[in-house]
Amino acid sequence: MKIGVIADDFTGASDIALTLAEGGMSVAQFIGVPDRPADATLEAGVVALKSRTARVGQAVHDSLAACDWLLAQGAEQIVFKVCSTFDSTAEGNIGPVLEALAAKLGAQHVITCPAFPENGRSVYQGHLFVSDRLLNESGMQNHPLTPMTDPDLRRVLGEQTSWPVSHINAQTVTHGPDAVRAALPDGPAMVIVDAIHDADLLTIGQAAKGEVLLCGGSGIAIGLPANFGAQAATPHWESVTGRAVVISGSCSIATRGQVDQYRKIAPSKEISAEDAVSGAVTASTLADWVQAQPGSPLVFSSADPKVVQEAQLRFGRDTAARAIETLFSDLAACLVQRGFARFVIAGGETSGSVVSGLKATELTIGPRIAPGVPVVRIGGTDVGLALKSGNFGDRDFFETSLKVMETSS
Ligand SMILES: Nc1ncnc2c1ncn2[C@@H]1O[C@H](COP(=O)(O)OP(=O)(O)O)[C@@H](O)[C@H]1O
Ligand SMILES: O=C(O)[C@@H](O)C(=O)COP(=O)(O)O
Repeated sequence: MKIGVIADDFTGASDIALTLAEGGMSVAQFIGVPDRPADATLEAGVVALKSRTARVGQAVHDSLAACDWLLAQGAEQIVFKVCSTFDSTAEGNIGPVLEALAAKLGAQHVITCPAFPENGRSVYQGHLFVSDRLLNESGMQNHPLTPMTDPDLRRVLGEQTSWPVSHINAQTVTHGPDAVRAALPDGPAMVIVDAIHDADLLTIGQAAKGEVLLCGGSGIAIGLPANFGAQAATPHWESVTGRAVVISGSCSIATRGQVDQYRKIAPSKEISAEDAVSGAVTASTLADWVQAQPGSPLVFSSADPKVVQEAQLRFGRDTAARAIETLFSDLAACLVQRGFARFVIAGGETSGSVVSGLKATELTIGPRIAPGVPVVRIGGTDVGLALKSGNFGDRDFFETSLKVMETSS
């Protein structure tokens, strides 16, 4: 293995796995830290953790365990994959995990760049933009678990780490990889690097050749496969047919648009936080409803910020979130037992729960459905998944996913 990735959520893991696969590397996504060696022919391995919203100590522990495993598989470079909207809290988990990984790997500085231009995320003057809005005006300020209220990544990361946080600006990046390398500080530092276009990420990728530790969204990986001699490729896919369901626990603006759109063409059922917390709706009654519907139904808890806020005040943020996640995880487990073969899941935390509920241990990566979202297959099965980051995909995403899963390529 050449590149080892530790991803702080499951949608983020398949996002960067797609980037590496399209960069021509053979790659697999592992669910949690595997208890056995990886296939020796793999060039990149992505360990998907559910650490973004975990307690700091747990996130550090899990990330170090993932790092140990990746190193044991021969990984020469470790990437800590975080959200392209830098989702985190004042305590972490990006800063503490990076400090721990840097200590383990003996890294002096950590290039950190969440830019993902194809999905509208750019970093300029240390600030993160989502399309033409600063992060804190992009809708991410209302995220149910990790509201992002400060667009200055130097300040956001600075609050999470005792290391100095420095910055390499866009002008330096346009001067090429040597200029970026020359601008890296001598002493220990987390280094936020500006990137506006894919060309900037390619430059950063070249500058990062030989660095043991990097941090970013999937964009940070655009330039990495070439450092190991890989050439661009389209991942292979064998058709998955069979009954399908769409499960959405993401409350992002993009997902709510997709839910609105899909409800026009498929049966749908909305689950409230109260339904999940009170146990009024159980996984098996929900599975009965899904099974009785024609076509590929949608089950969703996606709601606007006001509804989410009311539920959080009433039940507690974590209680509401975990009750919904558990219900969806149990639902997926029921449906796979009843022969369902295609699952479209919206939301990173939601995907983490559902994929764990499906007892998947390894995912193979297929072609893209949308930028940042591949189709994936549970290793050794005919079950196909789309794990959609909350913010990604156009309004037809759910319908498109089902079609891509059915099509060999
Ligand atoms: N109606 C709701 N009320 C409260 N919390 C909700 C509701 N719907 C979903 N959630 C929770 O919000 C979180 C959404 O996070 P996630 O699945 O990662 O989506 P995204 O990818 O948009 O961040 C999940 O923990 C989910 O259980
Ligand atoms: O980098 C990204 O934006 C995604 O890969 C990602 O991590 C998204 O997380 P969720 O929005 O929680 O799905």
